[in-house]
Amino acid sequence: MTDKLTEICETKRGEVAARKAAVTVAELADRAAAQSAPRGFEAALRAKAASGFALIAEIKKASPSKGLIRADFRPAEHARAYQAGGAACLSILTDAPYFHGHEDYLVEARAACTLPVIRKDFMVDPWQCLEARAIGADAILIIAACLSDQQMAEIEAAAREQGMDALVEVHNEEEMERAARLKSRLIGVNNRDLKRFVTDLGTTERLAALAPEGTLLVAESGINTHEDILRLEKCGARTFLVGESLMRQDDVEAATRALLQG
Ligand SMILES: O=C(O)c1ccccc1NCC(=O)[C@H](O)[C@H](O)COP(=O)(O)O
Repeated sequence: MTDKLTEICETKRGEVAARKAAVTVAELADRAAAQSAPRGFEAALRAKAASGFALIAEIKKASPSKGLIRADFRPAEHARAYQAGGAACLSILTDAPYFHGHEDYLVEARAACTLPVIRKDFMVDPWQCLEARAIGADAILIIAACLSDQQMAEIEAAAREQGMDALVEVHNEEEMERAARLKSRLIGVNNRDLKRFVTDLGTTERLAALAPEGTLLVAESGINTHEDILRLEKCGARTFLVGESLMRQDDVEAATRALLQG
């Protein structure tokens, strides 16, 4: 039986092929050129992590594992609340079929704040980097479990060409080794097994020491409380990607502050 991640990536390949056929590279390049310069995503995280905790706060309406997370979904409002609560960067899910995301959510959220934003989607083609920059993204995600070494390197190169940072996401030792062969030293350990949807903070604890020198390690998924952050700090993580636990709160700004400060 096909696992969910494989299914998502196959769906994405079909979607991307259709979108590529509908727009020329020249048109997309014009749109990318009209965007404001990329806001330094990795630089913002490193600056915050140097003296405290750096948070990538995720704007997430729904997920394959949990279904609908937030009914009153207002990306611009959430972006402002995250910034006021102390987030360093935003993550915006743009995948529609599985996360109820949309490119417009990234555009709206980025316009509502001054934080750098990562387009959180499933990259299967370097062309998506130009597409991401054309809507204003400052960074993209490379999920090692979805891609060969060559595909990862090509997507990373395309992101760099657009002036964007790449967050390379791993979930096990073998993927960490593969990530180490790339140029990016922004590596996320996803605590969620994307094939079985089980989260375990022990994943970051297990893999943290295997990150190559100079890495800014991002602990991703399943982080609910300030205590979780303090637990992950013990293995060297000072940067965190958090979605669901914040998106479920009525007062997102206060919840963000409490997550970071206790
Ligand atoms: O969130 C899911 O159910 C999911 C399923 C399949 C692939 C990816 C998935 N999530 C993407 C993410 O990595 C998370 O949205 C992100 O790390 C935040 O996680 P959380 O704080 O647990 O919402």
